[in-house]
Amino acid sequence: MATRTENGPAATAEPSAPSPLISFKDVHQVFRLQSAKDENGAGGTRDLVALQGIDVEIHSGQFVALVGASGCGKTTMLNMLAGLVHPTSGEVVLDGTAPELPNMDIGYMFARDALLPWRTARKNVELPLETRGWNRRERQDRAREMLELVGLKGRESQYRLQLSQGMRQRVALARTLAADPSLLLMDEPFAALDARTKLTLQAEFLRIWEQHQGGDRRKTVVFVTHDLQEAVLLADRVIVMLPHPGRIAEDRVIDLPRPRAEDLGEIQFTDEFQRITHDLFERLEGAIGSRAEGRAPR
Ligand SMILES: Nc1ncnc2c1ncn2[C@@H]1O[C@H](COP(=O)(O)OP(=O)(O)OP(=O)(O)O)[C@@H](O)[C@H]1O
Repeated sequence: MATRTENGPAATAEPSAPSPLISFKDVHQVFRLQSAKDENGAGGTRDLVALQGIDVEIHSGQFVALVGASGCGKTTMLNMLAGLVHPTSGEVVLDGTAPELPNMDIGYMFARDALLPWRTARKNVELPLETRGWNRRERQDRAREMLELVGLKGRESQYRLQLSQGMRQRVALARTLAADPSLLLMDEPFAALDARTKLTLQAEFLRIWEQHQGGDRRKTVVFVTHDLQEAVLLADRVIVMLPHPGRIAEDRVIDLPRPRAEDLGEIQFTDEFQRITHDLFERLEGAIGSRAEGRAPR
């Protein structure tokens, strides 16, 4: 619906599209590396193009997976959002500004649990709450609540060495979620787990995330994985990347219905899931093939 303004021209009264929470605008990242010394002892440098011309917009509440082979720049993109790496050129915008450290509204989870071995499970979960100034009682209550949420009730007093890899990742998940950050950066959080434990944790994480999505506490997720099937299973959108230089080969909306958490085991065997993953594999193969032949990817 158009309305007239005081100065004449019609202005649209349609609500404008919300601006994205995250924008990568023509982002390039070049790392300068020391090259090996020659027989005269002279060393030089060479440039490694980790990211080339990345243009991506992510809206609040989206679950986006970055998938691709080792070295295609997935972690570098997460690090840019966390304010740990600044682009060589181009611009990264998070909630209207350039990302900076520290950002208390971000939860960052890694492939290996990275638990502090001298702290109990509960004290590990309390860590982000300490940095945010929660008092002791609040921290303890919240940590217990989070450990229960990830199925670790009764394990609060155990140390890293007493926990299986799956339990450690549960503690790490509880720690990532404890302060209720609105942006989750997840770097292959389930990659180190066996297939069964991986599926269980994927389902538990998705259950927690999908429960939040109905209300005003929608969490945005940027999820890095090597595993295309995991990406399709969990995400609303899959961005497939290619290495050397790191760039985007495909950006695909995944329209599998939600909630998915209860049905993850079955979804993998549906025709729809197989069709999407097969199609993405083909596109990826096509992009790799055309690159090898010196052509631009489709
Ligand atoms: N701080 C750094 N200094 C130099 N090179 C770096 C740095 N960080 C990353 N790189 C290089 O940039 C490229 C992209 O790295 P990045 O870790 O982002 O890739 P990735 O897709 O996450 O890989 P993986 O799946 O193996 O974790 C790699 O070749 C890596 O060696």
